[in-house]
Amino acid sequence: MAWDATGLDPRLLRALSKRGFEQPTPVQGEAIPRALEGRDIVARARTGSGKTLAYLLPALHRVLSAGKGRAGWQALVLVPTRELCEQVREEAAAVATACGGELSATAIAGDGPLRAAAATAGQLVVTTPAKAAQALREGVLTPRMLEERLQVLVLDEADLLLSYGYEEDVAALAPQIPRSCQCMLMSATSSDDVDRLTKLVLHNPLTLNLLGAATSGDQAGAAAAAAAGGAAAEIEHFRIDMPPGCASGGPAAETAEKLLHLLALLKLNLVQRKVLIFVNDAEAGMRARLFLEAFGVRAALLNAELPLNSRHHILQEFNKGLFDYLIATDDVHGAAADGAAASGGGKQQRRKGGGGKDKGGKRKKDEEFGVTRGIDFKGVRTVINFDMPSSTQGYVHRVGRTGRAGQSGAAISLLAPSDAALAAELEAMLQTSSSSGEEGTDAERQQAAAAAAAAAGDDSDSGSDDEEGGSGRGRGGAAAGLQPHPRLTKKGVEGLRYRAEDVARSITKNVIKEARAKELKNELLNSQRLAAFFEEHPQDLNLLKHDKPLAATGAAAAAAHLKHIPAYLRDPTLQGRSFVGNTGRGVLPARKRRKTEGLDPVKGFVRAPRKGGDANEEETELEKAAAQWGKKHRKKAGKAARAAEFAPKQNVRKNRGRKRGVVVQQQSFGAKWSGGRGRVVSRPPVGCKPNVCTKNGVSNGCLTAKGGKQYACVDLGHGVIDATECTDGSVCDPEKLFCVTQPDNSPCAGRADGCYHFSHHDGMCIGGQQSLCPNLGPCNAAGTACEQPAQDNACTQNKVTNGCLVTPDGEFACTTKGSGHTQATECLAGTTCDMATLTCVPEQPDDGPCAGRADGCYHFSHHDGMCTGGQQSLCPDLGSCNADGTACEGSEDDPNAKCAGKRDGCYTGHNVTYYTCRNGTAADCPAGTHCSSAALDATCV
Ligand SMILES: Nc1ncnc2c1ncn2[C@@H]1O[C@H](COP(=O)(O)OP(=O)(O)OP(=O)(O)O)[C@@H](O)[C@H]1O
Repeated sequence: MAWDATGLDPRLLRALSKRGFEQPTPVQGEAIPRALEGRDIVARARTGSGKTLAYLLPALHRVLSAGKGRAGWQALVLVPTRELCEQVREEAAAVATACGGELSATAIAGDGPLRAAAATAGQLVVTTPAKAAQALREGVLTPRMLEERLQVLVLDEADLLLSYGYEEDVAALAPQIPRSCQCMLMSATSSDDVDRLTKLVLHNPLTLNLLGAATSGDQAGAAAAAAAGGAAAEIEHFRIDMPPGCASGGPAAETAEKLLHLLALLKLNLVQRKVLIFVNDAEAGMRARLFLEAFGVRAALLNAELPLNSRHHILQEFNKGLFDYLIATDDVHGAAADGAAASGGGKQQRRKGGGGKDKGGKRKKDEEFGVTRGIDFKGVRTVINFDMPSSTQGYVHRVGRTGRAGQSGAAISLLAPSDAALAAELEAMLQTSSSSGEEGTDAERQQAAAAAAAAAGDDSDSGSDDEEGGSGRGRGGAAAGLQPHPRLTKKGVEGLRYRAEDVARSITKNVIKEARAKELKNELLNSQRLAAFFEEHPQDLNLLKHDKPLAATGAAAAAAHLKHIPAYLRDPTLQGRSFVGNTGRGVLPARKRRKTEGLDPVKGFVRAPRKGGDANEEETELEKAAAQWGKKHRKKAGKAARAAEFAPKQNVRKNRGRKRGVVVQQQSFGAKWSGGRGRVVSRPPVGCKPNVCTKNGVSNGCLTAKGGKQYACVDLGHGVIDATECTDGSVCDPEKLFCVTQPDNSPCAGRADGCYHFSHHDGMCIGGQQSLCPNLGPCNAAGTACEQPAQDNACTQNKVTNGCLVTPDGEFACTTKGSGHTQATECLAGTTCDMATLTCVPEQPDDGPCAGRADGCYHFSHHDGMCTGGQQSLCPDLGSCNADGTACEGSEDDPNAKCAGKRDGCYTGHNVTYYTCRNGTAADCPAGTHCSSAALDATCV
């Protein structure tokens, strides 16, 4: 179906074409025409199938049809979480903006004053049921208002609304909904909750069931999927069973096994990036992060502990492709709700477990925060369930973060023995849905699961010992259901076991606790104090990166040698194209391959027996492999052996008689290393002559010039110097003594066509995002670089070098600065940068909290309020932040309005008003004053 055939207002059609949505998805194709007829609609469609536009477009159409005479809110969208409020608002705002500014959307989600928010709201309001019910209680919404204004009501993510504990709220609202109001209900799963909600709110609805549309190959589905992303959307479901024996070791052993398998998947490039890893609590998330970090795999965390700003920011960065691995904690409510759903608990139970109110009836803080459910993570190719959700419904929502908008994806579940029951349910669900195209109701699923569990019998462990078939092989052999992971072999996993277990052991509860505190502190700092600073200093945004290393010491700190998996530890069958599914980023880039190929496996290892152990007992596969390698490469092995001579004496003594060049034990495994066996050798290290490193006593990451080139000299201990520390195109800076990125190493080297390079990225087309291809054609197929320059155009003529893009409409693109900030400097006068589309759009009437204020109030593009994080410096001229931290108190007649007209840098203190010196310059200081210091918060004196 084409958009034209949906009957939508031409303004909306134009907006869709501007946004590049060529065809409706199946759910849009089915739901929109019927909704335009005015009927109540229940639509069930798989995750990522475009349900949001399926209801937004008819809702906006209806508002547009009502004409300008009807101002204020007319359509109400209820979603379960604050994050979703913002996401849906952004989607609506993107369409509304492209429509020409007649429409606007507002999210009412924070703790701010409801009355003011409702009074200034746009035509479409997105909120949670709790907020709507509160508005009713407080008289902000009255039955009369609803009768007069409300034209459309939408219950989005309906399967989650009740499990998040909103039943009472919806029940309070339902009787007040006018008969003339059109109601729509959207859901990604079918459940009894959805049926209950339908009966509660909708009148004689038309039910559209498209749960099987994207995979059933029906024409509409295929066409839309093709329009949305090429191939029909498919999610492949894989399982990796932990060895049954690990159950006897308790949760710690299970976790260690899962970490090992996770490492194997990521480190051996067996999964396609981007990767979203789900854990069940924040501690597990931090453990996984520290563990991966120790092996040089940098991941960011997303959980409900983090400040809202940070979460929003992390999401934006991940969506833009600024990092590849995100460890998300399925929020408490989701987990609790799953639990309630899984246990078949009644409504009251759910209310308590999943999102109830406290005794006073006040919703608990963070009640409506959902970190992942329903969130439109862009471009996720793999979801890994490190911990399993507690229900099939939870699974559907989690894996639905991949395979979105017509893309394909893979879901991999690490199954501990204790997950057997859920695994059987999942098998049943997936089999049912593949045969019928639907997931069935709760009862049907439970029945099928019981049958599957009985059929599975005792063979739950059959795959784990399979030599070549990979963990989990032999399980779930049917075409549908959870398949064993085809690329992960036992050999591949075992090659990493020793290192992984060592590191896993070193990540103790205390280490995690400290890292969590540090992370929280970083994020609070990021989200509050530095927000304004970084707005002005994008080059320093590196400091805000969410996947920065956390562990400073111990095994959790990334030791250089752990970052590389030597060839002899890899399973040779895993070479080449590695991840399951599509081509692209899973294969190690050629530059990195060159670096690792042929590396001396002895590097990073030293003669040293395991504490208290017999030296010969250490003669492992690794030793044999390395000894063989040593024969072939005598020269290098001899060098390594010389290095071994610098090993601590007692170790050398114990190893007397052993073959030279034999690798005995990796020397630098954090806890062991700092536990006393290892010590930094004071003699001049082998490999580097006495130099600036030794002179300065720098033992780690020290750099020196060698043969004109610069190297990082990392002291791996025992006199072994590793000069390969500077990776990813960076080189050593001999003055700063660390690796720095040089423009010459970037893909822009030698190009004078506006190509530019992010400090922390290799390419311009980050995540295939074409707006990062200034003046150049589109991104190349791999999404790593821009194609040849397009012909001369407005960008080249104007010599705009950054983020400039000429569209058929003659618009300029604005570019992101990598932290959720947009740069509107490429936009022509009178236009501003639109976050969602990254294009310059006509400046909108400000619908922010500063709208209509001429008192110096200003509004960050990416923040809802002036008092971001309660930061008073964002309150120019106005008193302090209000109690909610969302807006500035005070008014236009503030007697201390010395900052009036000063948009930046003006700071109102508790009792005084003075100017700050941004970036140590006195630009914002009044004439005749200068900065007191170079500090961020210096004052003009
Ligand atoms: N017609 C279309 N063509 C191409 N992409 C589309 C189209 N409609 C929506 N999309 C994109 O598909 C992605 C998923 O859409 P959306 O978030 O609405 O899915 P959903 O069904 O609501 O998922 P979930 O159930 O997980 O919330 C979004 O990035 C959206 O921009």
